Amino acid sequence: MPRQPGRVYVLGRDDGTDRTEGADRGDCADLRDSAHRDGDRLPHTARIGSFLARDGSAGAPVGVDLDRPHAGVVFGKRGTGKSYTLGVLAEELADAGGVAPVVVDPMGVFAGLEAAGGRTVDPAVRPASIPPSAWPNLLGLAPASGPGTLVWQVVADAVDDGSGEATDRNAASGTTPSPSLAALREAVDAADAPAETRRAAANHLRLAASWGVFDADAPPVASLAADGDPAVLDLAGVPDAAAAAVVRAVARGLYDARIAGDLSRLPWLLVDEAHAFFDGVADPALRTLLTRGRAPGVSLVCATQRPAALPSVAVSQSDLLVSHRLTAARDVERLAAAEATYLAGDLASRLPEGVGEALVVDDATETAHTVRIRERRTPHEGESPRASRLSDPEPH
Ligand SMILES: Nc1ncnc2c1ncn2[C@@H]1O[C@H](COP(=O)(O)OP(=O)(O)OP(=O)(O)O)[C@@H](O)[C@H]1O
Repeated sequence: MPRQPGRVYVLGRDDGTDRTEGADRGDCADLRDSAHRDGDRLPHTARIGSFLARDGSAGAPVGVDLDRPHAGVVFGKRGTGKSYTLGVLAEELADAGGVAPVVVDPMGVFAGLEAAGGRTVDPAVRPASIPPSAWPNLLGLAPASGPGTLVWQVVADAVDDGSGEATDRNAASGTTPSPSLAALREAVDAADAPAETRRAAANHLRLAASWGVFDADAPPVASLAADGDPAVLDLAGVPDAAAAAVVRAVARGLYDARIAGDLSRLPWLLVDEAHAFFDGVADPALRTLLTRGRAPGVSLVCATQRPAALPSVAVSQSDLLVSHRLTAARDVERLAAAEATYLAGDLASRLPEGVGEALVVDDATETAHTVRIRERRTPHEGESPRASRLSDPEPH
């Protein structure tokens, strides 16, 4: 049965209805049919592009389910369209009801989402949103060292208001008061510890203050997702450790806010350059979203040009995999983790070549499709400069 133009083929939807209507036997003959709905009656569908026929022509529109939470990955070597694809998803989320996109933007390429009602946010998180046990690593101190132990203890004392009721959950979602870094430094200075230990701990806290991301009065994380307009966390130029702290605070804060009932929308955290966040303090929070995010309704989509640098759980827990072109063998191998038994054959051999083209593997409907991602409605700022597009210099 050919796909019907004007109808949207919805990936990621697994509610047991209408799953065979309109499936294209040519593109996925070895796969089970997928959901296929009328786009006009699908307010919770992200229209990300269209099927790519073997002759290169565009087929029926393709959507991604936004009704339920999902975990996804977007792969592709440099310049193949990963950030662009995340931007398309953010635009669709901006238009959909009941959801809220929050974009982690390490390269500063998502400011164009302001044209979709979005806002670019200078990242600010409360010190208390990082649990005491994570502070030594955040500051580059060994947890068992004198200064590491002192920082851990000082933060633990400062976030416990004496009632014994300060929980990590409240702290992460920003609903309990937080000490400032200056207050933590004062506590270090006043601690009963050798002068050298106090000095080292204070110096590391001073360095953290210079990152400019910690603010005891930062708004609760849930405010990023309160109105549903895209919130872009501009991390360009922010040191790696500080960016990781922000991602941890935001990922965990959204999760905790949903559990606490402080956030009515379903947040979607879109993380560009995600490999950078899986080896530092952000790692546990991202893993929490991958493994437990769907129950409270928090979605996570991780984009990376280095799939091999993501933990295997990122792929195994994802129900949506979008892969642009990959060439490095170790990155292609990561795709193998997505090759469930229903996917006969080699995914790598099905990766399309062109920029903006992708193989989309949909776990819910057990299908894989070649898709051309649609053009952005808002400006994309990730384009590499091209010498050929510069005006000719004056002849010497
Ligand atoms: N779906 C698309 N439609 C039209 N043009 C696209 C599409 N996807 C990507 N492009 C073009 O390709 C360029 C590179 O895309 P993008 O910045 O998303 O690459 P990337 O994979 O994120 O690269 P990097 O790893 O360097 O960040 C874009 O600036 C845009 O011009």
